[in-house]
Amino acid sequence: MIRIAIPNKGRLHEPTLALFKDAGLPVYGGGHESRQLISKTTDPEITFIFARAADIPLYVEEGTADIGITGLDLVTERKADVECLIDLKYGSSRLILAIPETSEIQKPEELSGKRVATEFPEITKQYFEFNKIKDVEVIQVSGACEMTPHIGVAEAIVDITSSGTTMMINKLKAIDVVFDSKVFLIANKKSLAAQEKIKDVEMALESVLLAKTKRYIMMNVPAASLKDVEKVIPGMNGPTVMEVQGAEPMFAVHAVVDADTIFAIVRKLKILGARDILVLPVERLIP
Ligand SMILES: Nc1ncnc2c1ncn2[C@@H]1O[C@H](COP(=O)(O)OP(=O)(O)OP(=O)(O)O)[C@@H](O)[C@H]1O
Ligand SMILES: O=P(O)(O)OC[C@H]1O[C@H](OP(=O)(O)OP(=O)(O)O)[C@H](O)[C@@H]1O
Ligand SMILES: [Mg+2]
Repeated sequence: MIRIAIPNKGRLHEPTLALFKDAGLPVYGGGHESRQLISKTTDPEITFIFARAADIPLYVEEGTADIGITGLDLVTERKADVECLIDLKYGSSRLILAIPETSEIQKPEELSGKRVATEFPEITKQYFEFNKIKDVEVIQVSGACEMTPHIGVAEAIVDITSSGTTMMINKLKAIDVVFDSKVFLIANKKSLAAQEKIKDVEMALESVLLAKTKRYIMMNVPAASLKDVEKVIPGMNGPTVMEVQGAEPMFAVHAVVDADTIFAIVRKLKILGARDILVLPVERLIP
């Protein structure tokens, strides 16, 4: 039996539910709207528990949850001793050191003796220590951080940015990147060694992530073009080629190819004589 901690709301909630659905482990009910705290899935040995993204590092470190999904910024801020298993490729963000556009400060070193407001005091202190910038007063706030330099609370902030819109609207400019954050599947160290089921979940999630980078391509190819077409689509172990029973000598060619090559490949195939080309998404791919 394993417990998986997933964000109950916020930016990571929806993409996490979508990922588990695609992996064949749909979360039945739950989420902040239903106020449900625990949820089941297709596998009776797996339970989901809903928690704030910021608390998940702690729950996984303590073993309340065996595995969980959250951002590396929150793992680092909580100094959680957990295993980071898979980069899930959504919810990336950066912690930025920023000052008002009108500020006279130009470089991080000039913040010595000044105040910096943040939701991430630990990472912020580590940053100034690492860069040997002394006497910076770190002020912890729990949201709306961008406002603090404009109301005299601090001279600078360290805050999350992804699209950059909030920084722009609040007339702030970045002077350094403090932390590059990605969303990870994290695991309790003891659970990882003891629970085989974690490997199954890891494989299921990895298969979804890999599938997103691939496309399944199918086409009919006249016999005379087959050799040339095979060169264009190598596939994972070479394309699958099947003879088509028809009036003219024809083959059906199927292959799994990298998604970012599709645009170029389709055009080449058409020029080489391929017909009836179909491109399909791949749901899961287990190499
Ligand atoms: N634009 C963003 N703003 C905030 N967090 C983001 C953003 N993009 C990615 N994240 C990541 O999401 C995690 C924060 O999740 P959380 O649920 O606290 O977000 P939230 O949407 O800001 O929630 P809340 O509405 O309670 O502030 C962090 O790991 C953070 O790096
Ligand atoms: O670069 P952007 O795409 O604009 O996103 C960044 C903003 O989003 C987050 O705030 P949130 O909406 O979570 O409010 P909060 O500060 O109250 O947590 C974060 O603290 C920034 O303010
Ligand atoms: Mg927030």
